[in-house]
Amino acid sequence: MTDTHQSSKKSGMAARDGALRLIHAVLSDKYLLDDAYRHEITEGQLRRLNGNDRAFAKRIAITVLQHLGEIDIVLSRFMDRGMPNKSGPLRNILRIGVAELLYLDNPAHAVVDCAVTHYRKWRKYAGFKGLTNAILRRVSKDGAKELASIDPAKANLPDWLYQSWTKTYGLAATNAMMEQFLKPLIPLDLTLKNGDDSAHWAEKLEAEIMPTGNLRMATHDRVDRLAGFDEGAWWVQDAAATLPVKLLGDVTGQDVLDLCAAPGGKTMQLAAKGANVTALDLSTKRLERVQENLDRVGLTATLVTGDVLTHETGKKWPFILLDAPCSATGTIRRHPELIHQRAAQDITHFASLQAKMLNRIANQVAPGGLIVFCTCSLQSEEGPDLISDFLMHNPDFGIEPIEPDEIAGIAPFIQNDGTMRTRPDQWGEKGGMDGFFAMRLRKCE
Ligand SMILES: C[S@@+](CC[C@H](N)C(=O)[O-])C[C@H]1O[C@@H](n2cnc3c(N)ncnc32)[C@H](O)[C@@H]1O
Repeated sequence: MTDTHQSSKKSGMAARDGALRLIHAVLSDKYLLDDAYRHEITEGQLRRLNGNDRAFAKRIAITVLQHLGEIDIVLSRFMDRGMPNKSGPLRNILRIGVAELLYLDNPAHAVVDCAVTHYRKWRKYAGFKGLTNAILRRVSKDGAKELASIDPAKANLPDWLYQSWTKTYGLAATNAMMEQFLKPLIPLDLTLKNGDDSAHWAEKLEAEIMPTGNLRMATHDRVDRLAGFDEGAWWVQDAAATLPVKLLGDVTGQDVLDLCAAPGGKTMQLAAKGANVTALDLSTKRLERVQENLDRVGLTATLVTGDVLTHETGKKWPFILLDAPCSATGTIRRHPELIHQRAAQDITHFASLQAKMLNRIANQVAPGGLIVFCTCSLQSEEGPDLISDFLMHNPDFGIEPIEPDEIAGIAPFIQNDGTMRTRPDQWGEKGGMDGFFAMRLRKCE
C-alpha cells in the first residue's frame, strides 16, 4: 500500500469516527447537529482533519439523521433477532454503514472495512465485528430492493408528526415536504442590507434573486469566505423568515419592539429599514450574537435582556414583533435532528407559552398599533389555533389580513383568514423554504 493510500484510509476512518460521535451527540445527548459539529472541529476528533474530511463526516451524519427511519427498517429486515442487548456502538455503526451503502454510494469494501475497524477503539464490543460484517454485506447486496418498498414520509417521521401533517396539509404535501427534507443540498439564502443592490450581489455571488427579493445560492463556499461577508453587505436568513418583518409595513423612523430577538436576523432587517429597534431576548449570551451580527453589518439596535412574560418596557409601542420560541418543525430541512428530538408534548408546551406571551404583550401596544406574531413551526397549535383564544381575551384586537400585492412574493402564502403560512415544499424545484406561520394583529384606535 502507498503512503497516500494509507493516509486516505486513515482520514476516511477518522471522518467516520467523527460521524459516529456526531450521531451519538445528537441522538443520545440531544445536541443540535451544528453545535455538536462546532464542538468536534474545535475540540474533538474532527479538529485534526482537513475540510474535505470534515465535510464527509458531516455528510454521513446528516444522511443518517435524514433517513434514520428508513435505515432502521432496512436493518430490521436483515436482523431477524433484532438488535442485540448491550451492543454499545453497534446500532450507530450499522446505521452509518447503511447510509453510506444506500444513499452515498460509497464502495462496499471500504464501508464494511471501516465499519469493522471501529471496534479497534471499542474493544469491549469487538465480538460484534462478525455481525457487522455480515449485515452490511447483505445490505450492500439486497438493501436497495428493500428500500424501494419503504414509504419515506411514514418511515422517517414519528407517528404523531406524520398524523399531524397529513391531517393539516394532506398526504401529497406531507410527502412533498419529506422530499425536501431528504435533499442532500440545502440552498443558502441571503438578505441584503440594501435591497437596491440585489442585481450587483446576485452577479457577484452567482446567486438567484428570489420573488421575495432575497438572494439564493444553490451551492456555496464557507459563509465567511463569500464576497460581501466582511463588508457586511448581507446576512444569512431563510427567505420565509424575512416575511414577518415586512408585515409590519413602513417602519422607517418608528419605534419597534423586537421580542425573542436572538440571533438577530429580524433585528437586522428592522434596523436596515431605518426603525429604532429595541431587541429583547431571554438569553444574554444569545444577545451577544445579535451584537456581533449588528456590528458586522454596521447597524444598531438597543439590546435588552429580559423575559417576555415579565419584562416591563414602560411604554406603549406602535409596532411589536414576537418571533416566539417554538418547536421549529418548519426548519427540519436544515435541522434534520429535530425530527428525532421533538415529542408531541413539546407542541403543547410551546403553544401554551406562545399564548401567554401574546396575551402579555397585548397591553404594551399603543392604540392603533400592530403586533406581528410568527413561529417557524408547521404545527397548527403554534399558529392558527392560537387566534380565537387571543381574540376572545383581547377583543380590542383584530386580524389585519395580508394583501397579495403589499409584499413582493407573498401572494402564494396567504391563507383564507388573512394569515401567512409557508411550507418546505413551496419553491420545491429551487430547494424549498422554511415553514413559517405569521399573522398581523391590529389594536383598535
Ligand atoms: C425563534 S428564536 C428567535 C429568532 C430571531 N427573532 C431571529 O430572527 O433571528 C427564539 C428566541 O426566543 C428566546 N426566548 C425564549 N423564551 C423567551 C422568553 N421567555 N423571553 C424572551 N426571549 C425568549 C430564545 O432565547 C431565542 O433566542
